[in-house]
Amino acid sequence: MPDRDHCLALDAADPLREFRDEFALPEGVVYLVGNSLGALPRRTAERVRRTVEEEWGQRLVGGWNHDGWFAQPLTLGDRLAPLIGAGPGQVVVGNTTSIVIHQAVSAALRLRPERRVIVSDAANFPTDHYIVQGLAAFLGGYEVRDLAEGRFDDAAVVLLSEVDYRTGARQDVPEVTARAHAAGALIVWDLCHSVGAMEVDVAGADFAVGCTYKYVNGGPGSPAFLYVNPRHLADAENVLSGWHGHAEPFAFERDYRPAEGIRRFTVGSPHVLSSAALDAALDIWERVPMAEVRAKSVALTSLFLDLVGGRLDSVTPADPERRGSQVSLRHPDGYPVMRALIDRGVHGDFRAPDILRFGFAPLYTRYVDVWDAAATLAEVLDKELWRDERYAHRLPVT
Ligand SMILES: Cc1ncc(COP(=O)(O)O)c(C=O)c1O
Ligand SMILES: Nc1c(O)cccc1C(=O)C[C@H](N)C(=O)O
Repeated sequence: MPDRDHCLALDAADPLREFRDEFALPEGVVYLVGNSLGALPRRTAERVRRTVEEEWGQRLVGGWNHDGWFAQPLTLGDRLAPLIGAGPGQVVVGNTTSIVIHQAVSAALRLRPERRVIVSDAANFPTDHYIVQGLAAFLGGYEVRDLAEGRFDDAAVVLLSEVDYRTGARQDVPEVTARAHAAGALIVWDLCHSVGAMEVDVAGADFAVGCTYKYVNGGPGSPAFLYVNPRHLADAENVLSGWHGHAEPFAFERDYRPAEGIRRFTVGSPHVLSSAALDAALDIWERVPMAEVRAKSVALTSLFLDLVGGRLDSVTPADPERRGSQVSLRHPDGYPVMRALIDRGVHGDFRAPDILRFGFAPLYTRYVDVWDAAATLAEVLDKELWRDERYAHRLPVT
């Protein structure tokens, strides 16, 4: 079993070690929640200050032209595209993941008008499943079929996450995409838990969506992204036919006419301040070798599984190919166990009913952090420190 010094040596030899300095992490905290909210890049504060004080403060409404605010959904889309294996003009940034899921699934349904089935994973992050339930109820006559039934045959669209938020299990994207296509269905991939954690290749997908506040480090509430495969760009329709997606927004015409290309999938005014924070995070990604990110992610998750080995059941696949960048362990009193860990500086999170979740963001998580987290977990369990009554009280957001 590796000891702490061995982990320090791994950090010294880590090809990504310089990136940790890009982040302003609090002293004494082992932060393993980058799969929920990524850490703050040091450059973000200055970038947001510039947008607030110089762009907004000095140029006021002129910022829409002068500072490129109007074009942000497209410029940020092009900057983000390499992270998911997409090209320029294929990704638009804006809104929330829930909203872009609605747009992607609606567009797919309109491309398959003769079919009435949406396949969705009931175990997916709830918003994905809720959005298709709402859409089916609104449209009427649609069935939402659970992925567990395993049938794609008469499906119009399949909506799935590449990495499961609860277990960290990773789908075989090319295999599932091929199966959906062979059945005549379109596929929408949710990349929330894979973008920024591994090399992603959307080339086969019809649509893909994701958030930018987890591994991408865009900040709380940073805008989502929507990818549309170029083969659909001419025909896919944006059900949220807002004015920014109009062919000529400033002609203020009476009737909606969609823009050509990916701009059709914009809706309304971009979130300019949040977009500034995302822009800063993307500066970092320009220099990151993604193959190293995946290699380190596999090494970190494997190390953690080895170190906690056998103490608690893992619901995360043992095969590194089949997992994302998190490890999920089961404990019947998982909530107070996680509170006890956080109290001792090791931040993970808890997912009902019994999952302790640990996310490993390769840009700023060190091997020694993994060692310290495993040692603290062992202490909390061995000494039953979680039984302290302070940890029983549930916080509203966990
Ligand atoms: C798979 C997945 N989809 C969607 C979301 C969130 O959607 P939104 O950005 O709309 O809050 C999350 C996390 O919050 C998620 O893990
Ligand atoms: N998006 C979040 C939020 O608005 C509040 C609290 C947490 C989140 C998250 O991102 C949770 C995360 N998607 C998860 O996998 O559980």
